[in-house]
Amino acid sequence: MTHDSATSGGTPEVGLEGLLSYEQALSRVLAAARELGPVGAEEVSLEEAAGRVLAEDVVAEEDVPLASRATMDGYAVRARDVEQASEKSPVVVRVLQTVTAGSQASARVGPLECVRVMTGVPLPPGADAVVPQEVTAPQPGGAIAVMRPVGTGANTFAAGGDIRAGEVALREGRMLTAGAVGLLAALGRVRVRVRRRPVFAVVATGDEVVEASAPRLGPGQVRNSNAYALGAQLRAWGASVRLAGVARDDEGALRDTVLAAMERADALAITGGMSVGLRDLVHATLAALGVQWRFHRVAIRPGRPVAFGVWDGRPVFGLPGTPGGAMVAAELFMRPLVRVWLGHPWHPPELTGTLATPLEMTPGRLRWLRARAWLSGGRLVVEPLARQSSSSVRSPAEARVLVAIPVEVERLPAGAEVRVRLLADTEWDGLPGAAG
Ligand SMILES: Nc1nc2c(c(=O)[nH]1)N[C@H]1C(S)=C(S)[C@@H](COP(=O)(O)OP(=O)(O)OC[C@H]3O[C@@H](n4cnc5c(N)ncnc54)[C@H](O)[C@@H]3O)O[C@H]1N2
Ligand code: MOO
Repeated sequence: MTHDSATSGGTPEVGLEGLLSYEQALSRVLAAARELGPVGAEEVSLEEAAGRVLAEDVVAEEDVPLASRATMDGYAVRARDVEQASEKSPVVVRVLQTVTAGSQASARVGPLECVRVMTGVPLPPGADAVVPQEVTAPQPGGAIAVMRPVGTGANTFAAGGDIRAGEVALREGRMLTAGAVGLLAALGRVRVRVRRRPVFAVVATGDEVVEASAPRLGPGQVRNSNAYALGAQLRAWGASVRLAGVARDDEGALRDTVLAAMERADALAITGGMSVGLRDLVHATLAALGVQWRFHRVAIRPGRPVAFGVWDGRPVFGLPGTPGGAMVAAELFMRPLVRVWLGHPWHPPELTGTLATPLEMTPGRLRWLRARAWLSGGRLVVEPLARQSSSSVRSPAEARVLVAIPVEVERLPAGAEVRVRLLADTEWDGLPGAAG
């Protein structure tokens, strides 16, 4: 497959000298994120806790379960009484009482006695195992015949067997998944301290950029798609977003828009005007406002003109105007910052996949190709989209994953193993050619 705007020929790219590598740039972002320290905390109710990062260690105040309990419907016995039980010579035990969910036995189980129990009820005193109903047979006079032995503790869940009182059940920095929310509820924690969502002001720039709601476009105009796409990425990573409009390409307008946007924001993401054109004013204008840029321009494709800096302790990202460049630069640099800022460790969500089609492209930058992805026989297969122009709004929409092609690689055969980056909202495509 040949890629538009990524076509080979082996010609070296212009202006690559002195560009920071992806790894160098990422380490500067991570260093700054650590300097920021975790963002403040707030208390939320459990219904709002999913997807948030825990800002406290949650200690269990009681054993879970509180008492040992049956995990099968059957008969609570003393395991040693039924050691010799078999179908040929069953052991007959006397049923003292029946206990259903929500109550507990009043009787103590003695030699050759049992209590009929339902799943979940507390194990009666004296009993140490449960014989499942299926391996028993009723006998006349309120007794049962046990036809198989059970080991001590069989078909029971010991008190504190899940979590002991005093134990840390969930640690600070844990992302609250559905399962973690369930655990908090089981511990009676209906309110919990989580990291506040840092507020990102999202500013678009460009004389040609108009509101997404514009009914029709004039010549040379584009709708502001980047702000919405960036907003969606940021929310998926756990940040909150204020869309702060479109600034004209002049220093005054840019300054006013940014200053207004930052009045109530913790961070800034600004797109467009990052390159070398006559109207690419963002870098210089923000520097004049006091932004301390930590880098500008990285050897990645797309996204080369990306910049990152800090302004009075607040992170600032300058993202390319091209939709593909903005999406990739945000994924590569803004996502890790958001996660670390939230107090969550950053482990790049990357794995190895297999290329479905051969690739040919210009070397010189680390390429992050927007690609389709599906599972075949449990293996991840990726197919870079034909349209790789960073100007395309369609390729970010069709991409399930990003495929990283190393700086020096010019061609790869079908079947080659490649590094694949999962997005926060990655879902798989259907198998090509399969119905549905
Ligand atoms: N001579 C050079 N030209 C360019 C270089 C270079 O190194 N030398 N770099 C190229 C690369 S790589 C990129 S990426 C682009 C990015 O440039 P900018 O960040 O300055 O972006 P703009 O010029 O403002 O816009 C580019 C493109 O994207 C459209 N756009 C802008 N904002 C939005 C928005 N909010 N929503 C949707 N689309 C947007 C804009 O209309 C342009 O078509 O520069 C290359 N040039
Ligand atoms: O770096 Mo730019 O490749 O067009 O996004």
